[in-house]
Amino acid sequence: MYHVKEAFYTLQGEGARAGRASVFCRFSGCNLWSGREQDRASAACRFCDTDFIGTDGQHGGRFASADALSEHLMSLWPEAQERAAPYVVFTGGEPLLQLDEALIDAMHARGFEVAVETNGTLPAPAGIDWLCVSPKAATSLALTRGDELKLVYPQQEAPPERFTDLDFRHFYLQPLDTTPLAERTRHLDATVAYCLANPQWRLSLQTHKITGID
Ligand SMILES: C[S@@+](CC[C@H](N)C(=O)[O-])C[C@H]1O[C@@H](n2cnc3c(N)ncnc32)[C@H](O)[C@@H]1O
Ligand SMILES: Nc1nc2[nH]cc(C(=O)O)c2c(=O)[nH]1
Ligand code: SF4
Ligand SMILES: [Mg+2]
Repeated sequence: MYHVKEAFYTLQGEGARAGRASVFCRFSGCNLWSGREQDRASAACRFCDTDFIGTDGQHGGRFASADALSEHLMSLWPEAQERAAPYVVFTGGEPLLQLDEALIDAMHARGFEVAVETNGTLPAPAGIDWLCVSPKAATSLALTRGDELKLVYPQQEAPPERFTDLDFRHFYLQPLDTTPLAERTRHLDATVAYCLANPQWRLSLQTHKITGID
């Protein structure tokens, strides 16, 4: 049984593929936080910007098979888009708690390219076309290669220098989104400064938050 918080058609907001039309599938649950506010301060990952509890979001639910979930996700891709490769992004919560080869195969069979947004602490099934790893301080990486490494910055115990020798095609820093505004601005300024001083790294803005889309 797959547990999906929500699924929606939008533009990828982050990283190397920002701007690309995508079906997002947000799985329920994470191995680094319960998702409950009262547990945030003691969690391994404390800055999460996402509600991933339950299956009650838009187009969410429980799906008994890879076939059923892949059909559901395909229904969210617009029919008139034959020139563009259908693209699905599995995220969460932590997608690698649930994503398996059967679901990847089912998406491929329906013509989709398959992307994943993961914290990198769990092994990945075979067949992923685009792997984005976003390391979290105080965790160790099970995934040390992939397409993009997208580090939220700054994180006290996860400086970018720790990751530069890993086997990724793209290295992005994404400013830590938080309140109040003054702190958010400080994180943005620090991220810009780091990318200017270290050209191996590129800036990833969360463009969906700027445009106000999902
Ligand atoms: C909600 S996570 C879900 C996927 C997976 N659990 C992970 O952490 O990569 C999706 C992306 O949002 C990033 N993210 C989460 N909270 C953020 C925040 N407050 N500011 C900036 N990026 C954030 C994560 O690092 C990750 O790259
Ligand atoms: N538009 C949009 N792009 C995204 N890229 C990564 C996201 C995520 O929450 O994993 C995300 C998201 O929630 N919305
Ligand atoms: S690992 Fe990802 S989903 Fe889990 S709490 Fe952190 S940012 Fe949120
Ligand atoms: Mg998000």
